[in-house]
Amino acid sequence: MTAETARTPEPPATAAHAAAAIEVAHLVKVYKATRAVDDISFSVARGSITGLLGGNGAGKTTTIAMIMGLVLPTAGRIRVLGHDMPERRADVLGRINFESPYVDMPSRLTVRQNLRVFGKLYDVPDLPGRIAELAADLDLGDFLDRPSGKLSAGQKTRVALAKALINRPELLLLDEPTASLDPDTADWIRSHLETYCRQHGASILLASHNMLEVERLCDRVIIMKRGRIEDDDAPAAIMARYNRATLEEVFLDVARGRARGEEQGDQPA
Ligand SMILES: Nc1ncnc2c1ncn2[C@@H]1O[C@H](COP(=O)(O)OP(=O)(O)OP(=O)(O)O)[C@@H](O)[C@H]1O
Repeated sequence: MTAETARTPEPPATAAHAAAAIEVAHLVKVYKATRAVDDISFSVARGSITGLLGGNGAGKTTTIAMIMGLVLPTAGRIRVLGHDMPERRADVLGRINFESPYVDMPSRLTVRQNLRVFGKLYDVPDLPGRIAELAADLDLGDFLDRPSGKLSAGQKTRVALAKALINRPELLLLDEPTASLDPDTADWIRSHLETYCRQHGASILLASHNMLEVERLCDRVIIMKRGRIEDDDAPAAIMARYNRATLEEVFLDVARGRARGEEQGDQPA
């Protein structure tokens, strides 16, 4: 029997499967004593930008790592672009990408060399042309031939975004993409992400602690707390439910255990 025939067959894709960029059902991750992700279910529609909010340790990074197939779930099911993960990782990886400012590139390689390495991994056609296109789009020209380790935080973020877009992904998973950036650069990165999604019909799942960023970018917000989903809706609907004017206030309500619509001074429910 070949490896191909030994695989468990996937169930046929339904219309919902075809439409969703990500589908997660009853996902659990237990690390020894910690239930990092505790039975969560959600889906991300194609073309949508969905924010994943939650305090430190809420389970956002673990969720993203499981969606990428980097961390094995303890239980539950994940489908990405219609394929089961991690079983069908090989069918999916070329069509998705990831960015986090906490993941460094090899620092001695120049920006161009790094982009070449990642482009080759994804088998990008006309790689020099794609690198030139990204360098123009993301304004990398001044430092394309400088070692990646010698760049400022803002420059590194632009390079990380170029790396994340090199294969023109249909789905981008972003872990705090604008952390440690000045407001102007962060705003510039957000605009670029919005334009990319609009032009390519791509989807984004974005973990962030920046509520203004989420309010501006996301058409949908999933709020996590201690591994569970507390709320999942459009930002305006969530703010209305909590009777708050900003997502920041909603975040504080959730973090401090205040019920929806309670006053700031009220005791936790
Ligand atoms: N490799 C690991 N081994 C053991 N525990 C882990 C591991 N990775 C994460 N955890 C734990 O799982 C929980 C969820 O962590 P996770 O990094 O997913 O949260 P997060 O929402 O991304 O937090 P932050 O906003 O601080 O980045 C935390 O309690 C964390 O300590």
